[in-house]
Amino acid sequence: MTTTAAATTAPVLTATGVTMRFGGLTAVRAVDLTVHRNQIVGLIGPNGAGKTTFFNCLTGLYTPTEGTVTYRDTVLPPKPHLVTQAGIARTFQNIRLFANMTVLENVLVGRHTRTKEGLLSALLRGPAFRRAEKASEDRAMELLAFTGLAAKRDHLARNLPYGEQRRLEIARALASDPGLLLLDEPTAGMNPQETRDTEGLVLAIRDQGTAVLVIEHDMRFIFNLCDHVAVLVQGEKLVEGTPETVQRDERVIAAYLGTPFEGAPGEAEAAEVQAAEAHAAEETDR
Ligand SMILES: Nc1ncnc2c1ncn2[C@@H]1O[C@H](COP(=O)(O)OP(=O)(O)OP(=O)(O)O)[C@@H](O)[C@H]1O
Repeated sequence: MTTTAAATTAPVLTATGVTMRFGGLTAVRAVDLTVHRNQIVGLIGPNGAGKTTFFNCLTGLYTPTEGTVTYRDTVLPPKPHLVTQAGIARTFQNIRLFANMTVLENVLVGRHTRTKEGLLSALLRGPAFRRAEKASEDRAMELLAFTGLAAKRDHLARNLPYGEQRRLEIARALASDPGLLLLDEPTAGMNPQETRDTEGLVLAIRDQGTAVLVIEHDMRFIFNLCDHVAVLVQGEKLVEGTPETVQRDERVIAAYLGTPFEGAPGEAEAAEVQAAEAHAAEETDR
């Protein structure tokens, strides 16, 4: 785990006193959170705790009732396209791909905040436009290779298996070259193998220099991957710290986990994967 080393680096994200009220309901109350470069930070908590609302405040989808969100040294305006331009990208709880576009086209759409060619240049298709187009495609192909989707570049997004659609969303988010990636339940609905692939991908994203803030209900994923974990309960931050600290905290156990998280990381998951693989092999033999 890299909490100590990472904490010495400058923060990429600083949320200060973020509060979000919907009429009489306070969904998020005075939440502070810092994410450092080279960190994977997990945000956990029961259903309705305010996790997605907090994400929406960070990405400008909601204007927080109170508080500020700072990316590196800049206080962010609550406008999603400006937040993306500043360097924060996200995925959503439900898949939001362009289903009838190809895999490559989906990633190219994610590049648009990083291309500067204007409408006239696009209409004239001059040399500068063609150079920019080629550079975008090269970068998109790099990201498809990184996410293991290069061979599927010309497939329609809607024809990909579920796990690959989720990976494509991540590739598209990475296309804006973010310094911070927000993932909202990236393994929801995945089988054990897909979950394992996603874990590898999230580690690789962190290792190549993009910090990650992830909402996830899969505690194995959270406690195996995260450098730091924050727990939201009823809109308030209950506890934060290393995975070890959080999983042993009596208040977290009482409010969310139910029982302490046990077992060597990945052990049970590995058994599930083996069982699934054995079942698949039996099906093929039949
Ligand atoms: N646009 C909205 N208008 C009114 N209330 C909302 C809105 N969005 C969220 N809420 C409420 O805010 C609270 C927090 O919801 P939120 O979706 O942020 O929780 P969550 O922790 O992400 O839950 P889950 O794990 O189930 O996704 C809930 O009571 C929810 O009903």
